[in-house]
Amino acid sequence: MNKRIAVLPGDGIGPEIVAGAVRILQTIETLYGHQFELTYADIGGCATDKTGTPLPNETITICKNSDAILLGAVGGPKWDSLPVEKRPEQGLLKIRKALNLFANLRPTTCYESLADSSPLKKDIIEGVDLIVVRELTGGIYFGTPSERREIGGKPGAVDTLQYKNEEIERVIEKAFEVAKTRSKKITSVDKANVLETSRVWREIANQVAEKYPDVLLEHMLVDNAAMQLIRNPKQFDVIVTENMFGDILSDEASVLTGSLGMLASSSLSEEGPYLYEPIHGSAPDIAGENIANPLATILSTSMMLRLSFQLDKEATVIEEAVNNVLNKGYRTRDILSPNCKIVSTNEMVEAVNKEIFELVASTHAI
Ligand SMILES: NC(=O)c1ccc[n+]([C@@H]2O[C@H](COP(=O)([O-])OP(=O)(O)OC[C@H]3O[C@@H](n4cnc5c(N)ncnc54)[C@H](O)[C@@H]3O)[C@@H](O)[C@H]2O)c1
Ligand SMILES: CC(C)[C@H](C(=O)O)[C@@H](O)C(=O)O
Ligand SMILES: [Mg+2]
Repeated sequence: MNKRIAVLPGDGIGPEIVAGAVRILQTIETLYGHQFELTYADIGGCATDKTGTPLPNETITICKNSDAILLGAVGGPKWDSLPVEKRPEQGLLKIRKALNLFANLRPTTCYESLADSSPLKKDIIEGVDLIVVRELTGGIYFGTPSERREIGGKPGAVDTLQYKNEEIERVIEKAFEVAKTRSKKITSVDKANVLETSRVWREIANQVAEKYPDVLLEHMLVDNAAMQLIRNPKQFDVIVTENMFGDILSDEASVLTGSLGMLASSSLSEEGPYLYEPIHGSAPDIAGENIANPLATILSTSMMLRLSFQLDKEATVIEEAVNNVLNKGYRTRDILSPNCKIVSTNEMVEAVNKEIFELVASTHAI
C-alpha cells in the first residue's frame, strides 16, 4: 500500500516522540511491504520562529495533500508572551479548523501491567476501557468575540461559548457510530443545569438517540462526570462531550491508565485526511532529555493504520507489542512501578520495535 503521511513534530518533546513513532511506522513499512511517503512540516512555536506564523500555508497544503497526518505537540514558555496569533496553540486550533476535524477520539485503555503506575486503586481501574469523543472545532475555543474589554465600566475579558445545532449533531452522530461498535452505551456530558448550549446539546442527543434504538444514552453533568471518572470509571464506555469539557476530562481519564503519556487520539472529519496525535502537550519540563513516554504517539500511529488505511493486522501488531513491552517491565519515568526496567524514550521505542519483529516472526503475521 502506498500512502502519504504529513509529519508535524512541533515543539518540546514533539520531535523526540514523533521520531519514535516514525521508526515504528518504518518498521511496519518494511515488514509488510508498504510505502509510507513522509513529508515533514512545521507547526507551533518552531513555525513561528521560522516564518512568523504558527501554521504556515505550506503546512496546510502538505496536510491537505496527505492521506493522514501525524502530529507531536506544540507550545512552550518561550512563546507564551507572544501576541495571540503567533502562539503555538493557535497553529493547532487552526489546523483542526482548516481540516474540519470535528470529532476527536481519545481512547482510555488500562493496561493490566500498569495498575501500579496509577495513583488509583487496582480494583477501580482494572478493565477500564472507555473512549472520549470530544467535539474539536467549536465551542468556547472558537466563539467570537474573544477579547479584553470593559465589562460594566471595569476592565475585563470575554470568551464566547457558541455552537450551531449542526455542529452538535454531527459529533453526537459520530459518537453513536462509535458506540454501535462497542458496548452500545453512551454518556453525553454537559452542563445543562446552567448553559443554554448544553440544553440544546442534550435535546439533540435525545433526537439522535431515536435513530439508534440499540444504543443506551444517558446524560451526566460535567462536574459529576469528573468525579465519577475517578470513583467508578467502569460505568463509562463512550463519553461524548463539547470541546473544553472533553479536553479536561480526557487528561483526567489518563490518570486511570497511569500517565498522560499513554493516551493516543485521532481527529476525524467528514472527508479526511484525519490527524493523529497524543493527547498530551509539549512537556517543556522534560523536553530534550530523552525521557518522555513515546507510547501515546506510537499508539496514535496504530490508530492511523486502522482508521485511515484499514491496516488492522499492522495496527494490532503495534498494540500487542506495546502491551508486551509493558508486561516485560519496560517503563519510562512517568509510569514507574516496582521492579521495572527504567528506560529512555529511545530505549522504549527500540523495545517496541524489537517486539514487533518478534511478534511477526513468531506468528508469521505478515
Ligand atoms: N496537543 C498539543 O500540542 C498540546 C496539548 C496540551 C498542551 N499543549 C501545550 O504544551 C505546553 C505544556 O503544557 P502542560 O505542561 O500544561 O501540559 P503537558 O501535557 O505538556 O504536560 C503535563 C505534564 O505531563 C507530563 N507529560 C506530558 N506528556 C508526557 C509524556 N509523553 N511522557 C512523560 N511525561 C509527559 C509533563 O512532563 C508535565 O509534567 C503548553 O504550551 C500547552 O499549551 C499542547
Ligand atoms: C494546546 C491546546 C490548544 C489543546 C486543546 O486544548 O485542545 C490541548 O490541550 C489538547 O488537548 O490537544
Ligand atoms: Mg488538552
